Amino acid sequence: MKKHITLLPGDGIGPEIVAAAKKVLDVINERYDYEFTSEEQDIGGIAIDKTGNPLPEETIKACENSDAILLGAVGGPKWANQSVRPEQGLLKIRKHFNLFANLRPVTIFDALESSSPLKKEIVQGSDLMIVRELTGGLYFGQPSERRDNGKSVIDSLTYTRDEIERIVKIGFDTAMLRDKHLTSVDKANVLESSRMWREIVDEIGKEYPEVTVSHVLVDAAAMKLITNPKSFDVIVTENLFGDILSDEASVITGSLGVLPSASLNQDNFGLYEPIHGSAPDIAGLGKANPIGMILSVGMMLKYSFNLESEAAKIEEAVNKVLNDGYVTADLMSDDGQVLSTMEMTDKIISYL
Ligand SMILES: NC(=O)C1=CN([C@@H]2O[C@H](COP(=O)(O)OP(=O)(O)OC[C@H]3O[C@@H](n4cnc5c(N)ncnc54)[C@H](O)[C@@H]3O)[C@@H](O)[C@H]2O)C=CC1
Ligand SMILES: CC(C)CC(=O)C(=O)O
Ligand SMILES: [Mg+2]
Repeated sequence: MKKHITLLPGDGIGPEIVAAAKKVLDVINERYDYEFTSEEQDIGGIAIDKTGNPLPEETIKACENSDAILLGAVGGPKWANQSVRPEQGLLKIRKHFNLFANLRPVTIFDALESSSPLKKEIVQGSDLMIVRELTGGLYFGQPSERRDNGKSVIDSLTYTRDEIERIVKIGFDTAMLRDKHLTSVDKANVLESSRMWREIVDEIGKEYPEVTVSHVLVDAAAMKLITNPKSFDVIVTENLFGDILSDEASVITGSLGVLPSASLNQDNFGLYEPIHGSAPDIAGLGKANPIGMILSVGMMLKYSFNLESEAAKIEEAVNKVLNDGYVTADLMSDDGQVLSTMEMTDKIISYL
């Protein structure tokens, strides 16, 4: 199998973890006789510094000519107060490729049950999937601007029926492949968009009689996620709520650094990235946990290339490394051996 992948390292720890992903891809090439070629392109702050544009045309063209995209992270304090920001590059690439379905699996590795600050009996056996709408809602609302000489400001939240329907269907389809329980998270007690979301979930639910559906308000969902994570199977929710809830859910697994994601369009073209940001506080120190990025490579193999067993091998390798007591600095561990980003990557590769 021949595939070409565009690597978008981005900013902060992005280049360190994408280097880890590249190493894993090279090893998969050698061991499984695939031909995964790759090229690096700029996005985010580094692209602004070079071209003034967080998503240069050259990057878009390279991605269009690829079979999949792997992204590290964008952003950082250097660009935080500029009018052009790195995060705009990320939003634009999501919109450009219509990557509306963001899958964020939250699976706890056995060895990390005591890395979570939550009680072991709460997190043990947690396994849920957040299906987040990724190309609509507040992050893309127009208008979004300061008004009246800075005396007021507006951000807008809009969704079309079609946008809600397609992500809700992905939520149901995902639940059908799992434990057949879908929790739709909204704020229907306040927001009209959430009331329409709820109606659509109920309408589409009629086509999936085997799936049980719960509607939970986002504030209560945030509480339940860390008091009873095992009550969730699949969560489907809009862009902003999914962003916040998925970072919160990472607490269950022991670190924000271990969660991967897939952002897919209707043709299963995908961009794969860990759910965390550019972690400027640890950038360049070799402390970044590469597991979220490496598991994102696994999601690419599964969702874009249908290589399920190779994807499973990556997960198994991560599991074994953790079981043998190797960790990175972000993972709380009483007796684990703390490895750098590249040491952890090499260890995972050695178990592949
Ligand atoms: N997909 C992306 O590119 C995203 C970019 N961002 C951007 O990243 C920048 C920093 O944002 P923050 O709020 O600090 O969130 P962050 O996710 O970058 O970091 C939050 C905390 O988690 C830690 N952390 C994150 N990933 C880690 C890893 N792999 N290993 C070990 N520790 C890790 C960081 O050191 C930090 O203490 C901002 O500019 C933000 O806009 C934020 C989220 C997503
Ligand atoms: C940086 C934002 C555009 C998005 C974000 O935080 C995320 O997708 O997790
Ligand atoms: Mg986020």
